[in-house]
Amino acid sequence: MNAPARRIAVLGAGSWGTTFAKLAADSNRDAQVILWARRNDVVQEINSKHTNAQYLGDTVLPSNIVATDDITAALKDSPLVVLAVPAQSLREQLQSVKGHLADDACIVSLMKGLERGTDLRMSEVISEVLEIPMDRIAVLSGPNLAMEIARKEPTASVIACSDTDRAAWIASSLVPDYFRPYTNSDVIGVEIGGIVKNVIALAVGICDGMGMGDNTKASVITRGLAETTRLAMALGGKAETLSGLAGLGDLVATCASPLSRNRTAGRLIGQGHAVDDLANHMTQTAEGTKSAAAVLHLARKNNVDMPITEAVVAVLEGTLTVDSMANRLLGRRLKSEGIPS
Ligand SMILES: NC(=O)c1ccc[n+]([C@@H]2O[C@H](COP(=O)([O-])OP(=O)(O)OC[C@H]3O[C@@H](n4cnc5c(N)ncnc54)[C@H](O)[C@@H]3O)[C@@H](O)[C@H]2O)c1
Ligand SMILES: O=P(O)(O)OC[C@H](O)CO
Repeated sequence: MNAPARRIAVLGAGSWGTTFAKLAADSNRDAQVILWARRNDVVQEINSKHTNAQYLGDTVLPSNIVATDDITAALKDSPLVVLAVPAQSLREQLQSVKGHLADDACIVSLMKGLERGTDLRMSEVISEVLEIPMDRIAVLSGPNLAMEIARKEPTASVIACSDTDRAAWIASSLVPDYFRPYTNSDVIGVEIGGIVKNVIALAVGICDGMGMGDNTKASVITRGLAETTRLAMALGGKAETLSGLAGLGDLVATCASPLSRNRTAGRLIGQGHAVDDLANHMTQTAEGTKSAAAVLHLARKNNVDMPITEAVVAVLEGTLTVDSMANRLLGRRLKSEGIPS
């Protein structure tokens, strides 16, 4: 296996991009981490004060992180390029990446969304736009709430790539003493786990906002995992991936944590806030609100039954009230428990 990466480019200086840059920089103080931000004031703040207060408060960033708003400079000579922008903006963002990648550079997606209009996973969008094979693209996913990792609270994650040597090389570059990356070759399962848990977290948040208790939320989480697993398997993913960190692990973290933007968005809806009004209460990305309709579309194309996702989409589109959601889910035909629909 090659030596760990000495230069890592991270594109996107929001909550997770900045935290990930910190994690990579903490992993090896001799490595240089180049963090690309859209806004010059964010670049100035990171380079002069070593903070990104809008997203990470007073967390101090290691001095081996250098920020830039020049994407070409960020990509130059970087064998590892990490993408952390909102899922629906990825395709546009990749236009400025195209043609500037170092030879044989490997791309890591941190994003947990499905593209609206195409129903493509982020790894598929990357491969299509950059015209690079899937074995150069990895996905990192797991129970990874950025703020907890920024505080160095221990967690584990999964790096999935069809090229297992590449996954192992990426993992070897991301080993600060508070983060343990596992490898997996099931890119589809890992990616679907991260995408759908956001939709299920919206449902759990809605239950929370309506004042429902833990039995309700545990039922939604458990059946949410069943429908996530059905979709992953229909697309070629493995059931066991969904019982791992990128499935059950991330679902539990997201549905349980007040730090989760998706759970928060659901809670606001459950409390009676209009979906259109969410942006006035939240500044960060809640991917589930944008991806849910694409998840449902993908499920229908593959004849996969996803009743919780269906109910969440109906609420988001205003065709189902939160008060009617329980009746919709509980009134379905009775069947045996299990993954198959
Ligand atoms: N925050 C977390 O805890 C966390 C953890 C794991 C995965 N993720 C995933 O990482 C991805 C990024 O999330 P985040 O938490 O960093 O979001 P964020 O809202 O904190 O930050 C998004 C960043 O993207 C930039 N951005 C916004 N619109 C853009 C556009 N059109 N083009 C380019 N850049 C744009 C913003 O300026 C910001 O720097 C999401 O898919 C999310 O699901 C987040
Ligand atoms: O804040 P959320 O809801 O986007 O969740 C963040 C991470 O995906 C948790 O692993």
